[in-house]
Amino acid sequence: MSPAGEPVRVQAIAQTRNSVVPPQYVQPPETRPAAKLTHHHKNEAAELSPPSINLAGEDTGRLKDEIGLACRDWGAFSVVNHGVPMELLDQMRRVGKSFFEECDMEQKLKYSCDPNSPASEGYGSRMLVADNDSVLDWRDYFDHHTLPLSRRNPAKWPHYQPNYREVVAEYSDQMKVLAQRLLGLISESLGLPSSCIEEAIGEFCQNITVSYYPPCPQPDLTLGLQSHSDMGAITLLIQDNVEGLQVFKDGEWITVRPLRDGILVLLADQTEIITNGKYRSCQHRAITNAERARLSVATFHDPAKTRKVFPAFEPPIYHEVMYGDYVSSWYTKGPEGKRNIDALLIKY
Ligand SMILES: O=C(O)CCC(=O)C(=O)O
Ligand SMILES: [Fe+2]
Repeated sequence: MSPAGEPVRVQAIAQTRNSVVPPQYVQPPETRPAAKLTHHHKNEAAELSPPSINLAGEDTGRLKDEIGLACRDWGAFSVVNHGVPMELLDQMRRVGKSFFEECDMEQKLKYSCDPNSPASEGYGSRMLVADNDSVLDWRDYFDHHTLPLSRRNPAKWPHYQPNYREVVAEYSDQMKVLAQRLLGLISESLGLPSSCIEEAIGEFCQNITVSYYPPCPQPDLTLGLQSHSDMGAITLLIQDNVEGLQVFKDGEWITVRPLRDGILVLLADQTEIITNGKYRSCQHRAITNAERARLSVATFHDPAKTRKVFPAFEPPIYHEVMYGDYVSSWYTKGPEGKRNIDALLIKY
């Protein structure tokens, strides 16, 4: 912490051009990007990426089959022809990047989040509250509270770019529509009524996090974002053209190829609970590189804090959980891969 109580921004560290990262950012050997995990042949995995699914096709039977397979195998897939204008995806990336790259630190700090309260809105660097992070992520972010509309206050979003607030609001609305459609298809792919998962979640609580990963002098020792699965129901993610997102599949970390017109869908923990583990949430992380900054925009769709979530199938393999309790324990213990959802498994 600096004297003002502000955590140090990763971008400010990167700008010092030191050739070593501060010790708090050094991962233990077992979580470093190149840590050997299994005996698979490396090249096998390099060819793989979560499937890309065309949402415009006429054949809804085929669409549901493809989605079902992707959810079962990966807990993740990309969608194309999703109905969101490519220009809006580009604008969202552009305004997000301009905040980090065109504003000076003083301008950015005017929008600082509260470092003592998890997931507070604004500009931040730490996912967990101070003292709780064992190793720090090589990432700065801006978190926007976007839905329901009662949580949306564009005055809390940067005003330096003339259309920033309009772009985020429009992007939020379009992501909600897409998330609803996808949850419908995902429900149907399991033989459930189309509204099943959405009704189990209730009204969406949506947050949009723009993550900015400055170039890192020691990418082999650091992570942009530690291994985790998202807590809510479904995450829709876009990235710029710099690789860095990895998903964990069959004991391997697999890099997700960036697609300019694609939107990556990540199943999150509440969907795993509702589907009773038929579909598992996607474990993922971000790695860094020494040359180029990287940007991603993740749109999270979560239940309200007071919502009770439980499996839609018998016998349940997860305990019912009040979503707010799930979030608190996630922030208290840290993600460490999927340990939080594993803790809900019923031991028969
Ligand atoms: O930067 C990325 O691609 C991943 C971001 C992410 O996983 C998150 O914000 O939860
Ligand atoms: Fe995530």
